[in-house]
Amino acid sequence: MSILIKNAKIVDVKGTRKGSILIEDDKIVKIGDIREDEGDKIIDASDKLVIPGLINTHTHLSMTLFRGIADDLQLHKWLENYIWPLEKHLNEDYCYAGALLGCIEMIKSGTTAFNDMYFYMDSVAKAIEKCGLRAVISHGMIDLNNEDKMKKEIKESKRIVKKCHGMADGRISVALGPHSPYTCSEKLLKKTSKYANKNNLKIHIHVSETREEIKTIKERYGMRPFEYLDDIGFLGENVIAAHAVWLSEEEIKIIKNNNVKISHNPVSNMKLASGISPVSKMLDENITVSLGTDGAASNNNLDMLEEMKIAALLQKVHYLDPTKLSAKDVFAMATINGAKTLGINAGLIEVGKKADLVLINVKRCNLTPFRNPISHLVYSANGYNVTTVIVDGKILMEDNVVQVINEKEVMEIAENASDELLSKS
Ligand SMILES: C[C@H]1O[C@@H](n2cnc3c(N)ncnc32)[C@H](O)[C@@H]1O
Ligand SMILES: [Zn+2]
Repeated sequence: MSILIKNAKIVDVKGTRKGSILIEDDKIVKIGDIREDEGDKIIDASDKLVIPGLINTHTHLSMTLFRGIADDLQLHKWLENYIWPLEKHLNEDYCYAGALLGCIEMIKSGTTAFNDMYFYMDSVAKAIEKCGLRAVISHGMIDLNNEDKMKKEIKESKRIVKKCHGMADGRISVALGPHSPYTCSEKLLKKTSKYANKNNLKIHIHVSETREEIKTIKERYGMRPFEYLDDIGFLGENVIAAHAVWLSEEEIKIIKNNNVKISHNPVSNMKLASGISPVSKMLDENITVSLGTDGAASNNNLDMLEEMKIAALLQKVHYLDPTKLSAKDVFAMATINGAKTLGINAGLIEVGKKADLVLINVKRCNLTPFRNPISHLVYSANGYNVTTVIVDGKILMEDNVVQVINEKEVMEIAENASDELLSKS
């Protein structure tokens, strides 16, 4: 079935143009003047922007179950005293429920692809398959320098690779997810890197989020985190490092020379008072920096439109320079840079790209008067402006109605799962 989106104002990081878009199967096949009879299904995009779906490059999707249960805490206290004790009680049903809820929240706020690191990832994959989104998923490995734990974590990662890589018509790919340099042994990191490179898989890891982490790694290895990861041969263009807040000049060079992809998580970094990543500086060095929300317990939503705005504002105030991180820069982070980071053929509206598209209703008071599309997207829009979402050429939401799953049912399942989980703590 082909879909014709007509009367569109097409906006991507390359610019704005009017026209129609023809989708066949999973791809954009034509853009411009297109006869109505070429489309089996017609979507009238008058008064709508059509943008590339937003790409969230750092999430822990099932943590929607933990939304709001441990606010106003520093990262390590938050993890050690609240989150990790709760995560001991997780199971595949809870992770499935939390992932379904997260998928709906992402569809409704214009995200079409994401990069998830968590647990029971085959259950998370089942939720993604059902909701129609695109994702790179990884089992979060934490071995705390324990040999038995290391073996178990690697075994689980390989199980998820075998079971889920390429699932859902190729919308799901699997990466390796060593949690961080402070929770993973050097042996686990080296084994992970070897396995990922041999199987052409990406690696997703938290690096240099807090000053405490820097101190821990310096004490343990006599180097800063990115220096240490470089020293053990872990870094490469397949590595996606989330946070990257506390960096030395030398480490920015290391990131650049190894073509490491950075996922910037401004809201999480601010909420946990971790710090401010030198994003403008990394972009000036042509490092690929994309955007992520982190989990819904350290944000606490998954709205990438909001994340874009806050990313732009944070750099401006950090450098006391309003020209830093323009609307266009941050729109690129959330679209084309995200696509590069996850290795997906999306992020731009061009013939041959995946049909991962979002319609934004500009006939709303918060986008009136309608002047500059990219400025409106970054500084004014929020999830409520999103009306229709298409991923892989399939309509997941049309005119604010989610097509793939019953939203009310999912909210109930997730609410109950969260109640049950919290009652076990
Ligand atoms: C996959 C693992 O990562 C943890 N996790 C969630 N948010 C963060 C963060 N900001 N920094 C480090 N770890 C985090 C999850 O709680 C889980 O234990
Ligand atoms: Zn995280």
